[in-house]
Parts: sequence; structure tokens; C-alpha cells
Amino acid sequence: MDDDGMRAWLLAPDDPVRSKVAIDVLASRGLDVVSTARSDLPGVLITRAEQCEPGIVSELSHNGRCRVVVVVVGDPVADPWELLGAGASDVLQWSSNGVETMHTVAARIHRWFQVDRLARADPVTSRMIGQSPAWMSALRWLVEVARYSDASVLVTGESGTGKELAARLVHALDPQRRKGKFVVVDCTTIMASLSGPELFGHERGAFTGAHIARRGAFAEADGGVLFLDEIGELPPSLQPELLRVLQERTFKAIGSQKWERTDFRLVCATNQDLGALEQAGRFRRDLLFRLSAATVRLPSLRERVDDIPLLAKHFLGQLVTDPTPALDPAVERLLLSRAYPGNVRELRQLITQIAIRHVGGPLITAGMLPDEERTTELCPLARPDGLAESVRQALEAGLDLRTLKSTVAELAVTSALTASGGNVIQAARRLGVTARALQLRRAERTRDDTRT
Ligand SMILES: Nc1ncnc2c1ncn2[C@@H]1O[C@H](COP(=O)(O)OP(=O)(O)OP(=O)(O)O)[C@@H](O)[C@H]1O
Repeated sequence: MDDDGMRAWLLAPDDPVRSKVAIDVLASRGLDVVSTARSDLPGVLITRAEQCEPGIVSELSHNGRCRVVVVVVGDPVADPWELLGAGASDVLQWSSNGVETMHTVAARIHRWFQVDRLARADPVTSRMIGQSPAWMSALRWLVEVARYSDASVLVTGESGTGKELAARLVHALDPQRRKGKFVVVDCTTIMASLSGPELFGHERGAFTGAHIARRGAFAEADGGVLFLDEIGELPPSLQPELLRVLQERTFKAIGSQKWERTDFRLVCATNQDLGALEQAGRFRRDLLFRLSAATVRLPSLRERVDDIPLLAKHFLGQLVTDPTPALDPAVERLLLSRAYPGNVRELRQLITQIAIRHVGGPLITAGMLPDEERTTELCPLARPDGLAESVRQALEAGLDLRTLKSTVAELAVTSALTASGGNVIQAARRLGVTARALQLRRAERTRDDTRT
């Protein structure tokens, strides 16, 4: 969506009367309506329920390409959840003359434009790097939830996808909560044997080792955001306690008789499937409902490969300045082709290792890669179009393992000799064999060749 053209696309060719109401109301709210399909998708498609199928909604709304509002005229649709599940942003009943409905739609559209603007250009959101559709879609939802609601947020995603960063963003974007603290508790560090002093705080002498009184996270986060990382690891004994605090907004420090009030916004993160934990009886269902009022799923780096160069340059810019070197195409190729089980964190660590090896100069070259990475870059085995593919084709053509092995070995010997200008000692060193072994091999080969 571009800022100047807040465009909605109205798909209602057979309904001139309602279309007019819709266009008039949207135009009165500063929205530009196009009524015929154009090649570029507008920000919002407004369509009547009869004119859209879940499949189309799903395709249009995939990765936030376009927001789809479905207006229902007459009898309510049998299953609005089917449309919402397919990705529709809203399903609304057409009120008697439609004016009220269209004002609601206009208000929603204005909100989405604000969210998009924040997601694209705000100094806070620009700390979270990425432009791929999968990333932008998650970021837009995160911004909407953070800025326009006070609900608890559950951030899910694989390890290293930026869940803590997302939680910090909720704090920074919440107009009320950002005045308070951002308090982090890693639930893996909460001891199941104790009754949660990290959360509740404790009085002096409340348990062995409690030499002084200490405030807990519930008190610290008052007025701000409490971030419970790895929430799936919260000991079962503390789950009802947390639920109670969320409902009553009061708690007692361990060893204290006094109820204290607290008012924080809760953000939790997990890389586990909480639904599965709940099924297995390890996570309370009522707590799960409470925590997941708004769930934001962060995509893995596999789902946002397009963002890798951008992230790499961002991290490099943080580590090497004046001037930040560019990435040689071979390095960029490697970064794009390798796997990142540890997601953005792993990419960041790799860039740190590269930055350490950079001793000046305008370019990051393959020589600055850590050894294990260089092997991947230089050995075509790992590349889908490399040796693996040739081997597959050779096997298909009927070559057996013995022939394959000797062919590859011969290729390696020839390349090493060529690279060393025929110097057997250097070539042998390169191949990791003794010069004698290489000479014997060559002699054998010559014998074979003369026999055939
Ligand atoms: N979109 C992003 N832009 C910039 N940096 C990012 C982004 N996503 C993650 N990072 C960086 O990657 C690292 C890991 O991020 P973070 O700790 O938020 O991940 P996580 O999902 O909470 O990981 P874990 O599940 O292991 O706790 C951090 O250094 C963070 O700053």
C-alpha cells in the first residue's frame, strides 16, 4: 500500500446500489476506491461473500499481499470461520443501509494503513530487519497487536527467529507500557522445587538461602511488560499461580502475608508446540487460552531467505564501520545456500566470525570465511547443482560405485596437478597424500592406459 493512495478495491460488479454506498462512505473517509481489477493489488479488497471462495481469499491474503474484507448481505454465511481461517481480515454483516458497515470498514482500513506505516518506517520497528513477505506479514500483525491492544501476546517460532526482539518491540510500541520496565524471566531457570521466587519475590528468611528480601518479576514489571521466555518450561505447580495473578492482578511475595497489586502486560515466547504440551497434560488449557489471546508466529530464516543479504549487511554494519565492506558475490552465494538451524542468531554469529577475519579493505571475500564454511563453499557436494547432482546422473546412467570413486579420484589428482603446475610434491600436499603414493598412482594409471 502506498501512503498517498489509500486504495481499496471494491468487487461488487452486480450491485450498483451498495457499491455507491460503499464508495461514498470510503471516499468521505479519504479512501480511494477502485472498482475494477488491476494488475497491482490494492491494499484492501472488499467483496461480497457470494463472490469469494476460501481458496481465493487464501491466495490473495497469502503473506499479507492484500487484506480481504468480506461483506455479507442478507443471510449470515454458514461458516465465517472458514473465511477467516483462509486469511480474510474481517467478515461483516451489511447493516440496513450499509453506511454503518462501511464506516466500520473505513476505520479498519485506516488502522491497517497506520500499522503498515509503523511496520515499514518507524525507528522502533526498523530495529527488526527484514522485507520479505513472510517477515512483513508477521511484523504487521505484531505491530497491530502491540500498538492497538493490551492483550497478552504469545510469540512463537524456532530458536533464534527473534522472539525476544519481538517482545521488546511490544514494550516499545505500547503507548502505556513503554513508560514501565521490560522485565525478562527465562522459565527454564525457574526451579520447580521452589514456589517461584523469581516471579513472586520473597521476604527475608522465607526459605533457606533467602538472606535478604527480594522483589520479584511481578512487582518489577508493574506498569510495564513482563516477558516470560520459554513459557512451555514453566513448572506445572506455578501455572495456576500465574493464571491467578493474571486474573486478579494481585500476588503475595513468598513469606509475606500482604497482597500486592500489579498491572503488567504479559508477553510469552516459546519454540514448543503448547497445544501438544496441553494435550500431553503438561500445560494448563485455561492458561494457554489466556496467554494466546494474540499469537504472533515468527518465520524461520528458511521462509525468508530473501532477507539473508539484508540481515548480513545489517550485522556487518554493526561490527565493521568506516566503511562497512561489501559482500563478495561468492560469499553472498554461500550465505544464501547454507542452512541455518539456529536461524537469525546463527547468521549473526557467522557474520561475527567473518568480521573478526576482516582486516580492512572494501570487500568481504571467501578467504575471510571460517574454515568449515569454506569447505562448504568450495566443495560442490553441498550445492544442489554440484557434485551430488552429477553423481545422481551418473548412477542413473548405470555407473557403479567403483567406477564413480576412481573417476572422482582421478579428477581430484588432475586438478591438484594442474593447480600446482605439475609439481607432484605440492599436489600431493594438496590432496593429503604422500608424494610417493601420488607417483605410484600415476604410474599405475599410465600402465592401465597403455594396456587399453
Ligand atoms: N529481524 C531481526 N533483525 C535483526 N536482528 C535480529 C532479527 N531477528 C533476530 N535477530 C537477532 O538474532 C539474535 C537472536 O534473536 P532472539 O534472541 O530474539 O531470538 P529468540 O527467538 O528469542 O531465540 P531463542 O528461542 O533461542 O530464545 C539476536 O541477536 C537478535 O538481535
